[in-house]
Amino acid sequence: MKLIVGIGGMTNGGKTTLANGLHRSLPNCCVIHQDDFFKPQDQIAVGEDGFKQWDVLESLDMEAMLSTVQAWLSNPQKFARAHGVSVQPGAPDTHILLLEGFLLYSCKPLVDLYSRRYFLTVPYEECKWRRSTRTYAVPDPPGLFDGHVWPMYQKYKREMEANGVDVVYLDGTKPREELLREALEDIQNSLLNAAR
Ligand SMILES: Nc1ncnc2c1ncn2[C@@H]1O[C@H](COP(=O)(O)OP(=O)(O)O)[C@@H](O)[C@H]1O
Ligand SMILES: NC(=O)c1ccc[n+]([C@@H]2O[C@H](COP(=O)(O)O)[C@@H](O)[C@H]2O)c1
Repeated sequence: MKLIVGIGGMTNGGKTTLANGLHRSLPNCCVIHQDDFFKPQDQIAVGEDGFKQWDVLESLDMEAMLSTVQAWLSNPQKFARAHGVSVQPGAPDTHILLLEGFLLYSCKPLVDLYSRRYFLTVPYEECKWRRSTRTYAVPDPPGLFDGHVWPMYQKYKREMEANGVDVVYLDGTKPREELLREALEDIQNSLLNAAR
């Protein structure tokens, strides 16, 4: 059985933290991080606002991400071994792929592949504060959050909702352990339902 689970939502909502917790807790579980598919800096367009447009789908090499997902789909055992995940003897036929990223549900070829789509959110102030404590491969210039990151988040979320994408919202201000417990229970239920 193969299950693809999306850990999406806003920047600094706690996606990586939750994905890493699930990765440690679930059998035969691999993770693909969307952040690993950002195009090189010199290929990122500069907007009329003067900011590099990091927070748009075109800044990510989604074809490469899709190929990685296809590689898992065609042979999850081989994919797991290649990514240092040992296949558990007790559950050799169950394979879980976690996709983690801020624009998971805006990519059309991917959107129907998920068995579960989580969407982590925190209030604007919390998001801005968490973001101010992070240093990305390319650090945020002053004003990027309000000038580009937040407006793009709102735009893509609006589009996702208008397209009727079915997501499970998670409150990213809850304690990490609670979020992990909640998601684990839900995924285990999905596995049971899929096995019926
Ligand atoms: N449930 C939580 N409660 C409080 N802080 C959290 C929680 N989850 C993550 N964080 C913190 O928020 C920041 C962003 O977390 P991260 O998992 O990297 O978010 P994302 O992958 O969504 O950008 C980190 O400093 C992390 O320690
Ligand atoms: N990883 C990188 O190369 C890079 C560079 C510049 C900005 N970012 C930021 O990464 C964010 C998405 O990642 P998180 O969801 O982990 O915050 C985007 O909001 C984007 O502005 C990433």
